[in-house]
Amino acid sequence: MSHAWGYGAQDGPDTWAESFPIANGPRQSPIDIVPTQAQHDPALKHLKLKYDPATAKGILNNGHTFQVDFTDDDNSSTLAGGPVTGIYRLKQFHFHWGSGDDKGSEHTIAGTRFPCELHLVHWNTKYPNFGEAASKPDGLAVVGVFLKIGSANPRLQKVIDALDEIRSKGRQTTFSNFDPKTLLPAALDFWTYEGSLTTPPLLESVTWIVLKDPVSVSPAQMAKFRSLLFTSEGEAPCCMVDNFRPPQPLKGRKVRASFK
Ligand SMILES: COc1ccc(/C(C)=C/C(=O)O)cc1
Ligand SMILES: [Zn+2]
Repeated sequence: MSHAWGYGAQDGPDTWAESFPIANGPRQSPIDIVPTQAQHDPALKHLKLKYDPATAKGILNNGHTFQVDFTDDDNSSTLAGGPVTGIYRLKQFHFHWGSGDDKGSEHTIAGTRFPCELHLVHWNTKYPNFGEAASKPDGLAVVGVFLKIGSANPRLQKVIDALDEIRSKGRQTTFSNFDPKTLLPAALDFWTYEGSLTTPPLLESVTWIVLKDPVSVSPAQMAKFRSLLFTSEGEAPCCMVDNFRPPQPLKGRKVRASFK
C-alpha cells in the first residue's frame, strides 16, 4: 500500500515518522548549514559534472513536486569527484519552493531560507540501479542549488514553459534536449555532508553537495512554479506550494566546505 504523505497539516513533515520512523534517524536531511562551523577540507576534489542533453526524457508532476527525468542506462550524464568515490549517474532533478519568497528551500544557510531549491539526484554505479542504490549509505549523491529572487533566469525558461502541460498530479510530457548544467552557478564551491532523501521514504543514502552560490529566479517565474497543483484533475485544486521539509537535527554530523 502506498503511504499517503504530503506537506499539509494532516500529512506533512511532522507526521511522516508515523509511517517512516527513519524520519527521526541519525542522518536526516535537510539541515541548516552554518558556514562558520563548516570545516574547509582541502582533500575535497572539484566537482566533475558531465551531462548529455540527449538524456533528458520527460517532465512529470508527481503530486509532491515536478521532476525532469533522464535516461540512465549508460554513463552519458554523470557526477564524479567532489566528496564521492566512483561515478554517479543522473536520474532526475526537481525543485522545492514556498508560497512566498520568504521560504521554500529545504537547506538553509545560518537560518536564511531561499524561495526555491533545486535538487539533482544521482545514483552510484557500483550498484545495478537507482532502487538498489537508494538503500545503501553511499548510494546517492544530490546536488542542491539555491534560487534567489532577482532577474528572470533564461536557463529556467524551458522548464517553466513546460509547466502548463503538467499542471495536475500525474500529468507528464516529453522533455528533450536539455542540459541541466545550464541551471548551475558559475562557481561550483560546495558544502557536503551525509544525509538522506528529504521526502518519504527518507532513506539515509545521500551524500549531499550543496552549492554555495545561488542562481536567480524572477517573481514571475516563481508564480509559474506556484501555479502547479498537488491535486489530480477532477479533485478540488490545491496549489503546489510549501513543498519543503524543514531543517533536521545535525546529530553530531560534520559539514565540510570545498572552499576557504
Ligand atoms: C519511491 O521512489 C522514490 C524515488 C526517489 C525519491 C527521491 C529522489 C526523494 C527525494 O528527492 O527526497 C523518493 C522516492
Ligand atoms: Zn528534493
